[in-house]
This record gives sequence, C-alpha cells and structure tokens, in this order.
Amino acid sequence: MSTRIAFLKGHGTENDFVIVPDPENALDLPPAAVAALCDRRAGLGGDGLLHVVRSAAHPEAREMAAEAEWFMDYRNGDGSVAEMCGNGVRVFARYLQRAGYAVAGDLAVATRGGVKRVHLAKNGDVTIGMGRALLPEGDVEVSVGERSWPARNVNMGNPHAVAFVADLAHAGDLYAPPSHTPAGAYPDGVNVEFVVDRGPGHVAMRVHERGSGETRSCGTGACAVAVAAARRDGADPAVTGTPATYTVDVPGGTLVITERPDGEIEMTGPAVIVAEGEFDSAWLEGVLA
Ligand SMILES: N[C@@H](CCC[C@H](N)C(=O)O)C(=O)O
Repeated sequence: MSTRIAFLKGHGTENDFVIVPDPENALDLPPAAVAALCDRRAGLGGDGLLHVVRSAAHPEAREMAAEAEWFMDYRNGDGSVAEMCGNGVRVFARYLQRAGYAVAGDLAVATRGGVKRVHLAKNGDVTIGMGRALLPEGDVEVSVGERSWPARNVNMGNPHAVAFVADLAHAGDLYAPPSHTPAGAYPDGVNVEFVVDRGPGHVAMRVHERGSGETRSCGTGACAVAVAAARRDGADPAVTGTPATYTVDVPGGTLVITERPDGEIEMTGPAVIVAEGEFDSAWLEGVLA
C-alpha cells in the first residue's frame, strides 16, 4: 500500500537539500533512494538530503542524545554518507525552528562530526560552531583538464583540498571530480575548492563537492578556504593571537567565517525553507524495484 511521505526543500546560500523528517527513524533510505530523491529531473532535486531523526532513535547518534535531541543524518546527492555538512546544519536548524522543535536562540545539533552549537538569529542568519580544522601534512596538486594547481589539505570533519587560482573560470567544468596527485591522497574522495582574492579578508570560491558535483555553496568548504587563506596571509590566529575573519563569496551568496586563536571556527549565513510537500512511497518503491 502506498503512503504519503512528508518532505521539505531548503537551501543555505543555494546549497540545496531535500529534508525528510523522520523523528523515530522509521524510513528505509538506502543510497539509491537518496539519489532518486535528489535527482533534479526525475526526483525532488537537491545537492544532498537531510534526514531529520531524533538522536535517541539513530544508532550513530544515540551517545549524543543527552546533548542534542536531533541528529542530522546527512547524505550527498549520490546517496553517499558524509561526515559533516555546514550549510546542511544551518538549514536543518531552520527546519527545527519551523517545525516548532526549536526557537530562535541557541540549540545543539548532532552530526557525524560531533555535536554542533547553532545560533538562530532573528534576522534570518544562522551561526554554527564548526569546531577546529585539521591541516594534514602532505599537500597535493589538483587538476582540471590541462591546468594544475598546488592545493592545501584542510579537514573540517570532511576532507578538502583548497587551491588558490588566478581566475575562477580556469577551474572549468567542475561537475566531474578534479583529479589529484598523489593519486592515493584521498582514499574516500575529497571536496575541492578553487579560490580567488577579492580584497583584504575577502575571497571568492567555486567548489566540486564529493558526491554532489559542482554546487553553489559549501559551508565546510568555505571554512577550509578561510583557514587556508589565513595561513597564506600570515594571519593564523594561533600565531597572531587575533581572530581571523574572511568573507567568502560563493556562487549562491556569501558566508562569513571567523577562526579564533583557540582554533574554533564560526560560520554565519542564511538558511531558508522554500517548500513543503509529500511524495508517494509507491513512486520511490518503483524507482528502486
Ligand atoms: N555541502 C556541504 C558539504 C557536504 C558534504 C560533502 N559533499 C562531502 O562529501 O564531504 C557543506 O555545506 O559543508
């Protein structure tokens, strides 16, 4: 028998998500189902999917339940699982507010990258405590077509390679993953950011997201870019003792990233819910059959 399954659609700086509320973790969402829902022609369409589950009801989140009632079970558009999604957390928090599970102010969200502290401001912005970046040794080179650039490894819970380029157009078509050397540098894949300067403390980026292709924004990617830019600019907060703030323009808007001397990173940007509806479980079963 077919049933109606509720969903919403939202975005943060145009990094867009299908949101599936499932408080008791009753739905089966294998990778093929997620990919079908995120398909922009035959499905609902999104860079990724936010499966909204009570932490206590999800085996990966139970131990965070005392700190954060809700778990963001994030999936990329191809159905793969990722450790963290910065824009996703903002949109997730906006959904909790809309559904009456949270009010403006502070809340905690459980993710595979740990519990994230979120502030829902009255002006529509959402700020997230993104934690600290890791800067693994062993820089790489990334290539698109005939062009190659050195890139810096930055881990924001998920892996990023950040390349400073002369012109964002040089990155060409970013739907397919850029190649990298050494070839084994990222056994689980990598998100790749291409960055240009716009002024002091101000950069612009494009991104290829692992599991989604080129997207119009990536929150963890913008943080990785700010961290790499601060090291390049001699503004590493751990060295200067002063917070470093970068405005990061993405194709879908602007994010503001601040890294404090203790390494903690905060990201601020908008988060919007744009639609709410239902899909037919029979459609999804048909796609999966
Ligand atoms: N869009 C996200 C990142 C989503 C996960 C990423 N594609 C990965 O596989 O690591 C963000 O806003 O951070």
